[in-house]
Amino acid sequence: MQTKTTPGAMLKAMREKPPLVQCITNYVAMNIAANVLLASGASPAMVHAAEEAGEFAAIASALTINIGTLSTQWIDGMQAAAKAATSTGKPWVLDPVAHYATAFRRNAVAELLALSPTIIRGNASEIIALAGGESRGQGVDSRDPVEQAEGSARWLAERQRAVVAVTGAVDFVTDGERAVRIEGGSVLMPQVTALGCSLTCLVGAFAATAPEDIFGATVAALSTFAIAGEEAALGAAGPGSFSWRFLDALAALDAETLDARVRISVA
Ligand SMILES: Nc1ncnc2c1ncn2[C@@H]1O[C@H](COP(=O)(O)OP(=O)(O)O)[C@@H](O)[C@H]1O
Ligand SMILES: Cc1ncsc1CCOP(=O)(O)O
Ligand SMILES: [Mg+2]
Repeated sequence: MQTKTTPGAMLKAMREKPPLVQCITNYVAMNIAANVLLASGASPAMVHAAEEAGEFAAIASALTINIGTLSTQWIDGMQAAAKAATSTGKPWVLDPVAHYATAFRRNAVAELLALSPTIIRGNASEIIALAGGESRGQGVDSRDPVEQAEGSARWLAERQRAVVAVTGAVDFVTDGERAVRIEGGSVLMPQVTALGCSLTCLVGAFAATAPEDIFGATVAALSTFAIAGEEAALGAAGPGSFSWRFLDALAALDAETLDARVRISVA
């Protein structure tokens, strides 16, 4: 069996056997997230209806759930899919977009957390609020530095027995015992809508590739974004050209370049 010990090795393994990833994501993110997965080498499927979400989760290799544009019908689909993923042994990722904003979102996220996500990926404001802290987030946008969310992430990871990824200028990943920081990316990334949502879907793709190493898979997905983001920013005039350059950079990124350039440090 091939060893998948580095982000580059995981990227290579994903491309050799593209995983089917069921993405229950929001209307804003659907197109860019699907393109991010295709450019990276995975197969996305945006399937959210309550009538089929559970059945689909049983055939997908991983599931991602994002509450960005929520409705009661969507919640039914999310819960059916999360239950099916868990019962068939598939990893699933929760992206709690702006869960602090309304009671409807808070309740939906509390119910999803009770279904034991394998990984939780959010921005700093979302992770601080998930741990019961005072977050300064505005709608879907973070207003808190990642460093401020590190303690919350460690607490949440232990409580949920999940890997928690906090993204921002320097990303942070923990499983409650281990923790790392990942440098890279670009200030243009939060200027392009739904890149965080797309990253959540990519975390699902890596988790499908390396279900035996969920922590490593999460780090690999964030590392891929960090290096592709840096590369895309080099020639970008602003968020518009960054957006298409980012897809090209993901597709062009190879395992060796990723491993040579990634900057991961133990936290
Ligand atoms: N200031 C920044 N500098 C570099 N990369 C960033 C910055 N802010 C966000 N990113 C990157 O953008 C991606 C999306 O993260 P983020 O903006 O935190 O998510 P969300 O869109 O959910 O708020 C991640 O890869 C993250 O590392
Ligand atoms: C703008 C917006 N509104 C509801 S979901 C969404 C997209 C949020 O994307 P991200 O969390 O990646 O910034
Ligand atoms: Mg987000």
